[in-house]
Amino acid sequence: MSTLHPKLADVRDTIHRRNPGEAEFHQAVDEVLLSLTPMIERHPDYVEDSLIERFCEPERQIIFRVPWVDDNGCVQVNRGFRVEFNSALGPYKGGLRFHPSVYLGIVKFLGFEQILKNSLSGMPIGAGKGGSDFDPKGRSEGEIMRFCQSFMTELYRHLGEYTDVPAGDIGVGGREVGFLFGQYKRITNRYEAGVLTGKGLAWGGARARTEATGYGTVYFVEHMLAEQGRNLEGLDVVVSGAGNVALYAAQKVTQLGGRVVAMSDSGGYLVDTDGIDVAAMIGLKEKRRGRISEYADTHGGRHVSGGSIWEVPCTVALPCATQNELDAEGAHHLARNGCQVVAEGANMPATPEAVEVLREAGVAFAPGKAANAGGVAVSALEMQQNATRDSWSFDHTDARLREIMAGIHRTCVDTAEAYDVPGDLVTGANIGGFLRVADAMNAQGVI
Ligand SMILES: NC(=O)C1=CN([C@@H]2O[C@H](COP(=O)(O)OP(=O)(O)OC[C@H]3O[C@@H](n4cnc5c(N)ncnc54)[C@H](O)[C@@H]3O)[C@@H](O)[C@H]2O)C=CC1
Ligand SMILES: O=C(O)CCC(=O)C(=O)O
Repeated sequence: MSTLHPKLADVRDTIHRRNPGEAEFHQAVDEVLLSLTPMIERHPDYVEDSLIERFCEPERQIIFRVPWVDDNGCVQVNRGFRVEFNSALGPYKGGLRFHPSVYLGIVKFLGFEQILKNSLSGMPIGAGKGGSDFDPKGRSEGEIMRFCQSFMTELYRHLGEYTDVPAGDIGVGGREVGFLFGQYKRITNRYEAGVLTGKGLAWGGARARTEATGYGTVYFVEHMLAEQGRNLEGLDVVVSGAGNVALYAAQKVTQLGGRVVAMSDSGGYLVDTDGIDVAAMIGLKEKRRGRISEYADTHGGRHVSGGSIWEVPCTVALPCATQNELDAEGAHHLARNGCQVVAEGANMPATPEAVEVLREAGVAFAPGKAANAGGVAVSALEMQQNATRDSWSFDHTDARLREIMAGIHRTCVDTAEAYDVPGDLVTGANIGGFLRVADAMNAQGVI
């Protein structure tokens, strides 16, 4: 593994000093700077004009109050965020997360990863991310609607189809995007469909957007397996999480002949070595918003409260829940049990220590900014359809998604080879994503 280039070490120290207490943002930046080292050694011009400092500094950070009235008539106050990180390639683009853990450091790590991801997708989109420390768990539909309306009452002034285009993330799905879009429309008196993505199909949404992140991750895995001369047929797969990304990753795995042997939510994990019935799981989680533990009561398998899903033997592991959910111990379990491929469906779910354990054990590893880019890529296709007032078929959009994921995989593999680290998809993704943004920033002057 390379050591950090001295100029990049200076940048890292400045970022840590300027952004105290933002552990996740530091983690994301440290990983990228380390990966850029071989490129800076070959092209020192990329550290001129403080390009890397500018790359790591958001263009704009918006923090706002979100007051709303709960079902008991009490006023609640949450904090809202939107970090507009980089617009070199297009309007700021990236999701909104509603989860009690959200603070500036989380939004910045997500926005920073989004720059490289959106660049790798090849689409004309910049990068942003936002959210709130609002906890939707246990809240009524009315409370969620009032929260979304209040959130948009401040955020709307920063958005626009040519400015900033949010979408969903943890705790924000089709229902919340609907409430947000409705409020934007009321305030602006404009049917600006391209201002949000992940919309319902009847009102400007794109077919396959719901499935895109999970499907895209599995398409990426197909390419990783093809490099090893095989496919998913008959393989055991562990998928952590049971939200949008996890459910549709699991669906695609089963469609391609793999067996999903474990899934999880924040209450624990479910193991079924005969293969989880993914259609039933989608019904439970998406339609009934139930807990994963309820699946065992009706469909079999064993539910384990707490514990580590990474102890379940598998050949392929897809962490699809949240950041830092796969630590070194989990990675050791995976490697010891014969896991050969890990691809991140979530954003930064593997800790740096876990990635190192997998690397040393020879497990192929794909970072989220490459493997989960299918979601934002199809969001860009949704914007394209909105701009032309068109609506494509599922198959057409899915075919575009497949092509995009193949392109991202190729960029990562080729870039890793070009920088003498064949098979290192982390370096390939970071350098491959960085170059397109850096060249655009350079062409646009000191921005
Ligand atoms: N929805 C999308 O299109 C995209 C999502 N992602 C990432 O994928 C991951 C999952 O997002 P979604 O599926 O959209 O969210 P979601 O809200 O639909 O599902 C999140 C899942 O993770 C679990 N989870 C959340 N926090 C947890 C915690 N602290 N501990 C254990 N489990 C936890 C939840 O129980 C749920 O099963 C996130 O990292 C997100 O940033 C990445 C690219 C696109
Ligand atoms: O579709 C989008 O714009 C959001 C995707 C996202 O937030 C992500 O890629 O992490």
